[in-house]
Amino acid sequence: MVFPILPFFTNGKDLRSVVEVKPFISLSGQALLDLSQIEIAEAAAFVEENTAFKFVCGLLKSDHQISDNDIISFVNSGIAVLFVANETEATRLQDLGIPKERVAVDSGSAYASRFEVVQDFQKDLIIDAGSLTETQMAQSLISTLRTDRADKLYTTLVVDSYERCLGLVYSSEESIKLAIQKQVGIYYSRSRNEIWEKGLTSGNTQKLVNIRLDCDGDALKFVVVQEGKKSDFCHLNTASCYGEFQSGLVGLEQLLRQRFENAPEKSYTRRLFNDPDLLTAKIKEEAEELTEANTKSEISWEAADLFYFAMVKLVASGVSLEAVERNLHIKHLKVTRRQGDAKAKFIKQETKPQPAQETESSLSGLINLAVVSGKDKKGVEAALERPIQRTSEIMHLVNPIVEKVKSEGNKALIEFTNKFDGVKLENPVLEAPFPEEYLEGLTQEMRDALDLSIENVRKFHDAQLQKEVLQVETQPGVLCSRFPRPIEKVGLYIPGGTAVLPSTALMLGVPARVAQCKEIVFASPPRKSDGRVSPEVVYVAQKVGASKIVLAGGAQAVAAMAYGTETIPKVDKILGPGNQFVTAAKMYVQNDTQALCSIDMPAGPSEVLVVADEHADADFVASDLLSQAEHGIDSQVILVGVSLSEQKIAEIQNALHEQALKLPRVDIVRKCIAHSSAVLCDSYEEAFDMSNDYAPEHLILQIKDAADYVPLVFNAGSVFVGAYTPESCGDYSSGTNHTLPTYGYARQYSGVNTGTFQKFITAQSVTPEGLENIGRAVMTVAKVEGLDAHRNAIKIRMQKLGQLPENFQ
Ligand SMILES: NC(=O)c1ccc[n+]([C@@H]2O[C@H](COP(=O)([O-])OP(=O)(O)OC[C@H]3O[C@@H](n4cnc5c(N)ncnc54)[C@H](O)[C@@H]3O)[C@@H](O)[C@H]2O)c1
Ligand SMILES: N[C@H](CO)Cc1c[nH]c[nH+]1
Ligand SMILES: [Zn+2]
Repeated sequence: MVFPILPFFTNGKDLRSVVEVKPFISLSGQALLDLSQIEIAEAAAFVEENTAFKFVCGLLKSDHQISDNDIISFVNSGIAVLFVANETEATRLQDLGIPKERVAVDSGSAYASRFEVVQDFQKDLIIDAGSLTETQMAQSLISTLRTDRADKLYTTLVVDSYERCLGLVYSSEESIKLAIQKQVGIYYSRSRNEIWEKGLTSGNTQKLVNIRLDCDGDALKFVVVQEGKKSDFCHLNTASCYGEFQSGLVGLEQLLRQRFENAPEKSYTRRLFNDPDLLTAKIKEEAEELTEANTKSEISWEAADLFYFAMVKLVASGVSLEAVERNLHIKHLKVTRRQGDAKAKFIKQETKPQPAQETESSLSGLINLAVVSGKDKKGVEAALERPIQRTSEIMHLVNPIVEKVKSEGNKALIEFTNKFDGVKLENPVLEAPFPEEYLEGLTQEMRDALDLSIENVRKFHDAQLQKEVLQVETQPGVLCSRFPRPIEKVGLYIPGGTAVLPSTALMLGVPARVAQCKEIVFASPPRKSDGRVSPEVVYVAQKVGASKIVLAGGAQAVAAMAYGTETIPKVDKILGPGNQFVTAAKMYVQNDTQALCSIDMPAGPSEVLVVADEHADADFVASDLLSQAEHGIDSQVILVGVSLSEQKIAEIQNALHEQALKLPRVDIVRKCIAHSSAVLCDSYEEAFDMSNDYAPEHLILQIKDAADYVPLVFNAGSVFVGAYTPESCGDYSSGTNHTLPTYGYARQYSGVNTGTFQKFITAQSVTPEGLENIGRAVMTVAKVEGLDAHRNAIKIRMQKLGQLPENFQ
């Protein structure tokens, strides 16, 4: 039986202050939140911060309109049971996937809960937390208790916050009142026949955390935290009246806490506390060993090791085991929204997809985005996490490839092309002029399409070309200037793994040509069928004047261009998108001073974020999401909905599913959609904040008066404004560049532009007058830096010019 009073919290803003002012409320261990007045984030914070409230319920008032997604988000924030007005409401929740036992229906005088605590919560004992008093708490408890003992005392079991039994004591009505009032362990001593405040003489005091009753109301349970120096409960100086506790995880936590305070300097545990890199390595090592363990004894051995190091991390970070348990509890309370059920009425009958069988990634399930409420901060954070491998993991694979190509040149390149692309080559380089036969199969229609795209990209990038010398006279006689120069040799990577992308060839080749780079080298994986690259890529290479096409992809192609081989020139800069191997290799060579090679940016797996409102055309939105989803299984597409109705969401999901099923790359799409999401916001500002935070490669605005919102965009690779601006236009033909920063790097990088192929050199010219104007300042600053030669270079000149006396020091 739980505490008889259920405190009712009606105001989100006051949640924290009520608990602070009236800490005795938490002794009940339970709370009912009015979900019409409390935000999802406030509920989540309440559950997370107030660990004493083990059982948090939510009241759904029937006159309050609340969306399905918000209900799910509330439940996922840690609400154990939803109180509803009637069976219709209860059915709605069950249709959403909320288990029956987690819904308590109003029976007139009570809400009957059958989850975790089996209890009827009487309505007259649901009391506004703001007006609740200690006396009410104590009286309600006492009036519920019964005892058949002659001395009228109540048997009281005392446990710690891990529910480990500390001992058995007795309470009187008076001691109960005092314990609630002071929130400490106060009992009744039968030997002394008086009220007994635990620890007053021994110093081993107790903080009272929670009070519960047993099933028939004749025994109490006090959950306490021992606060004394030795934190012993028993008068025999042991942790409990039944002796010391067995070690276990709680024991280990206590031990490590003591070690954290006073472990000897040279001990291993101290080393672990002091060296986060060592601790990280150990956790990884033990995790790997656990995955490799096979027998029962191996598994338990390795799991124990992993728990040990994980516990060191917890203690070193000040995180308690209780907080971890709390997390497990919240995760246990999470529900997954039942796909399709709630929206069946919106799905067209003739194309109604089958409900998801197992998971979203299952081959027969709905191709639908997971829906998250924007108020569910943790949910949003998880939804916007990109599905990429950790740098350390991918580098682990890429480093040996790069090193081998660096040392063995073409031989290694040929080997890797055989291994990863299944093509055996004699010669990995195609030299210009490219043989006509390589253009075989190129239709006139294709030439025209490529020409149109090339011309638009040229126009837009030509307009960006900085030719002029910038000059500023900062002081009379001090002329500063800056002039552009093309980067001499550039290596352009054209992806070819899951799709051949001649469009990328032109997006890179055209601005390189516009900027007048002296040597343009292409690299692209050869096709399995004939070991060549596609005629479209060769056509573009010819048009932009590329000198060579390296017939290789992945990290090996990047390495070949960064370090050079017998027949491949070492380039100064590598540009172009690619999968995670390509991107990691680019980042690797950029950091290797031996390569002396820069890169454009990390341009990895394609991604798009579509902001859509109720005016958006569901088919358009779905088509844009799919156009990036089909790039690869590591792509991510995000829909940010602004005040979308349930019907619009259903239309978009339905369109997504229908269109996806007709795509030849449906399997890739399905996997991409499985880690993509729709986040629902209440305002445009919220949507743009979220988008700026995510910093998408492509941002599509399918909202009313879209152009008016462009000023709110701060982080994005390229923006597509309005219903008739699909992202595909930018991918191929409008004129903007499609090589854009991904992984959130749009925060600090621009997409490829003409300037990416240029560098800027500054120059200055100082006359005697100019030297007189700035010379003394230079000398003063050089002096404070202790760099006398710098100072002398001025002094000598100024003295010769008679601007300083001969004896000037
Ligand atoms: N951000 C942008 O501007 C932009 C533009 C166009 C394309 N893209 C992205 O570029 C990517 C292209 O990827 P892709 O895979 O189709 O082609 P890719 O050419 O980038 O990669 C293919 C190469 O990867 C290597 N590889 C594959 N598996 C490997 C493994 N297990 N170990 C080592 N190397 C391996 C192979 O050498 C292969 O040649 C897509 O993710 C697409 O979304 C991004
Ligand atoms: N959308 C890709 C950039 O992320 C570029 C591309 C090429 N072809 C089709 N799309
Ligand atoms: Zn694309």
